[in-house]
Amino acid sequence: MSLDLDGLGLAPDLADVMTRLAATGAELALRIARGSIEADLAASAGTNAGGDGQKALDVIADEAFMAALRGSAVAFYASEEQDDIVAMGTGTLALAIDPLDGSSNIDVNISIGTIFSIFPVAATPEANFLRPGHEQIAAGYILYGPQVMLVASFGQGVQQWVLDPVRREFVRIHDVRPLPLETSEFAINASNYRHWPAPVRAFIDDLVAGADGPRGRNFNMRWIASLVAETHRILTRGGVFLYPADKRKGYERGRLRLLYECAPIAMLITQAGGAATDGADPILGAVPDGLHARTGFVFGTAAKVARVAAYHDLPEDEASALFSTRGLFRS
Ligand SMILES: O=P(O)(O)OC[C@H]1O[C@](O)(COP(=O)(O)O)[C@@H](O)[C@@H]1O
Ligand SMILES: [Mg+2]
Ligand SMILES: [Mg+2]
Repeated sequence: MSLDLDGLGLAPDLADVMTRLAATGAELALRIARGSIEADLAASAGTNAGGDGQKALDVIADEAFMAALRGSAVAFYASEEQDDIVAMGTGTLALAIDPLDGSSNIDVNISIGTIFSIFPVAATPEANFLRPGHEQIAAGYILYGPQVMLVASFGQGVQQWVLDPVRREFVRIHDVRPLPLETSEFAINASNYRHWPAPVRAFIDDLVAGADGPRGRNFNMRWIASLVAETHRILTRGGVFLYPADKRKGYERGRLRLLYECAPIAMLITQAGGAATDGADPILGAVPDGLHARTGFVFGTAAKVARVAAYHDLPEDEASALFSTRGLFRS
């Protein structure tokens, strides 16, 4: 397996880590393609540190990336599937990873992915990861979809590669283009509507009201339930994604993880000219208070992300008033 990194000016340590990640992604893609023939990759396999059920592929992916990074410049490894930081040896880098994103889609043959975040090594194990996302030196994802893709940023735009399944090499294609300034597509799990805070309900109500509402035009909705696939769609054609904190037990601080889901996606989106917040404040300025800390997450076309933040600026009673006049989902 090879990965074309020519012209990116990466330090040899980082280039080696990227090549190992890509090679592991290519191997996993092969296993995923053979899922159900070889093994049931969606079989239940326990519970992770964050209390989420693990599937067989979650564990396989975690073990594969950890093994592939041994002997690399990655000195510390933090994973969704590991309770604690794993010390890997000496090196200049720390890597946080969601080895398998979109686990609920494994058994239905819908796109899934891997998300990674790379920092320069710090003085203590915790200091490698409990830091703001703007200190990342690289972030990216591997998308296991109809095409297997690697999408990454090293702080200068967003680069992307497609895995050629015949030659087994990641071929670099055009860089991600700046996100369009206008968008008509939004992504949110609307089944949680009744649990959302008033500003989110008011924002979505106005989109759903379409041409008949205050926005005066129609919007379209998508929800894949794979953050990687959702991000790839938004990087390709714009849009806005919301997974807000909500009133359900365990979701008071959102669903997605700041360290290995939101911070790397925020770096990619920001590098593509978009924006990412927890609803109000920039994700890249947030410091996780634990490896598995969750956060509300809103990202995509900058104007839309700013509009969500503006709804949060409304006094609670005003947003609620908007909601009661525009509560389209109420019978
Ligand atoms: O099932 P829900 O609540 O809509 O959540 C979907 C979200 O959960 C995730 O699957 C969480 O990631 P994991 O699969 O890595 O736990 C995201 O990919 C996705 O955006
Ligand atoms: Mg995930
Ligand atoms: Mg995961």
